[in-house]
This record gives sequence, C-alpha cells and structure tokens, in this order.
Amino acid sequence: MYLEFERKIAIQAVIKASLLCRSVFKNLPKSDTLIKSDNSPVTIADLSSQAVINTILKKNFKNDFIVAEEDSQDILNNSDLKKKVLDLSNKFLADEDKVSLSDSQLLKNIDEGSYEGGETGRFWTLDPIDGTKGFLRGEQFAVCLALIINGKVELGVIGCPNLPLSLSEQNSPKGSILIAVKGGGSFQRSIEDAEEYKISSEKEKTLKNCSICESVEALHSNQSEASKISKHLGIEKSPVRMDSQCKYGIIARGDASIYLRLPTNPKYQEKIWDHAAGSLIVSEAGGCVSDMYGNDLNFSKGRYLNVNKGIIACGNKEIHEKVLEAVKNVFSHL
Ligand SMILES: Nc1ncnc2c1ncn2[C@@H]1O[C@H](COP(=O)(O)OS(=O)(=O)O)[C@@H](OP(=O)(O)O)[C@H]1O
Ligand SMILES: [Mg+2]
Ligand SMILES: [Mg+2]
Ligand SMILES: [Mg+2]
Repeated sequence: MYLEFERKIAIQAVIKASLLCRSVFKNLPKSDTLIKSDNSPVTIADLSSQAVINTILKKNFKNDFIVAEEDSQDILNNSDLKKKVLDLSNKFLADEDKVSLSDSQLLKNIDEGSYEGGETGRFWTLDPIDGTKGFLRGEQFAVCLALIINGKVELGVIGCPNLPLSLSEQNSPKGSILIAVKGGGSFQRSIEDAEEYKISSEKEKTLKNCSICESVEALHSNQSEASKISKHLGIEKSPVRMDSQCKYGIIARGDASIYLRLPTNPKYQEKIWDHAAGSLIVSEAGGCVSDMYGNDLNFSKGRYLNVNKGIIACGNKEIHEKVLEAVKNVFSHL
C-alpha cells in the first residue's frame, strides 16, 4: 500500500499525542498557559505534543523535515514550564519508544519543526494542538499531522480526543481518529480500537437540508458574512460552531455538509498545518475543498498558504459549486 509505513507511524504518533492531551484536558492550571507574541495561547500540552510527535517522526524518518507550529522559545527561560513539558513528553514516550529525552534534546526536538516548507522534497506538517482555545474551554481540539511530497498533501491523520465518533448517535464514545492517504479514501477509528472503517462525506444535494459548520472564534472566521451566505442558500439550520480541524472531520464523515472559513482580516495568512490533513481527509471522503474563489489550496509556498482567500469545504461537488456561487453573489465586489 502507498505510504503504508508512514501511515502506521503517523497514526501511532497522533494517538500518543492525543492521549497526552487528553491526560491534562480540563485539568491544566492557568499558569501552564503562555500567551505568544501574536497574542494566541500555547500550553504545556501543545509543546509536549509537538515534542512527542517530532521525536517519533525523526526516529523513523531521519531525513524528513517538519513544519510545525510551536518552537522552544516560549519555555527556553522558564525552568518550571520546561520541566513540566519534559516530564509530560517523557511520560508518553516511555513505553514503546523507550526514549527519554534530556533537557537539551527536548528543546532540539521541538525545534525540529522549524523547516520552511516549499515546492520540492518531503516534509511533515504538524499542528500539535489545533484549536488551543477550544482545548482551554474544554471543547473541541485536534492533533493534526500531514505528509507533503513535492508540494502536495499525500497523507493526513487527525486525532480528535473529545469528538464523539458520530454526532447523530446518542452516547457515541469520544475520541475520533481520521485518516487519509492520497488515492486511498478516508477512514475513521477510535483512539482505543484499531479497527478502521471507511467514511464518506455528505451526499445531500438539497441545500435547505444542509448544515454549515464554522469557527467558534469570531476572529478566525467571518460569521456575519457566513450567515448572509447561509440565508442566500436557503439553509434553515443554525450553524454548528466548533474549534479546530474537527470541522474537516465532521464534513468528511457526513455529520455536516459545508465548512465556511471566511477571512476576517485580509492581512492574516493561513498556516499550512491548519488545513493540510483536514483538506485531504475531506477530498478523499468524496468532498471538495477550495478557497472562496474555487482555487485549490496551495501547500507548496512555505509555512503559509500562498494566499488568504478563505476556505470552503463541502461534502460534494454540487453543493460546493452552489456555495461558491453564493459567495460570489454575497461578496459582489469579487
Ligand atoms: N485571524 C485569524 N484568522 C484565521 N485563523 C486564525 C486567526 N488567528 C488564528 N487563527 C488560526 O485558527 C486556528 C484555530 O482555528 P479554528 O478553526 O479552531 O478556529 S476557532 O478556534 O474555532 O475559532 C488557530 O490554530 P491553533 O493556534 O493551532 O489553535 C490559528 O492558527
Ligand atoms: Mg496556536
Ligand atoms: Mg491550528
Ligand atoms: Mg496549534
């Protein structure tokens, strides 16, 4: 199978980091969160998740590069937090990996994520916790890992420790892992049970039966424009607001039909780790992902997506085309 070994290691790494995040979820003292220079939060769980995944990737693929969100700068001169990150990372690396990082190895491994990305070669992109604000609120978050080869996303794995396996079944257990390899379809399994099942995105073609999902944070996605588009499309259901790439996950398995991410600030540039795994998982499930003009997302231009023109992900091509049309009508200046 194409990328069989990479797929296996990526799933193992994402599960380990998901369990790590779950172990401190809803239990972190305020002092374990820092505010970064861009004013966004980072916790000891984000940094430990990145340390664990980078360590596993470098152990198995020593020539691969990694583009990851966090760096060690935030804890470099904070010995208390550095110790917490070290202990948490080593706790989850201890079993099958038989790795115990030293202080300096911890910082080095976190910083393995500083690669600049680009058009050629092979690199991983990692968001150790996507939706850190959701994680801190006790809601949804995701551990997101993708492999990019010559500028194209070829493998994606997302761990959603707090997301039920289905949103339509009552008492569905929490802890969803979503997986896709280019050309091989999309799959879901639970964190605990290795059995995978194929998923497919929403086949619903009648707009008024569709449901929209969008960011919880109004700063991350323009909710008032989304509501105009929703009205224009005749959608009756209220939007499902959810943090992180869990949104791509629920589109891929048919729990929602449309993910709208409309820019709030034209200067903000989307990061590749916020969309690489999710966009492949949706397209391999039969869905369609583009910017708001209908262009493919371009992961070959470095750490950022080359343009910030919003993101539209839909369960099928027909709905995607209608949404693009509505975007054009609502934003008549396009
Ligand atoms: N202004 C702006 N516009 C768009 N996106 C932004 C913006 N600011 C931050 N971010 C990124 O949003 C990531 C979280 O996305 P979510 O979809 O989870 O957003 S939300 O939390 O539901 O609002 C979040 O990822 P994490 O930092 O991994 O949580 C950021 O990379
Ligand atoms: Mg962040
Ligand atoms: Mg993110
Ligand atoms: Mg993050």
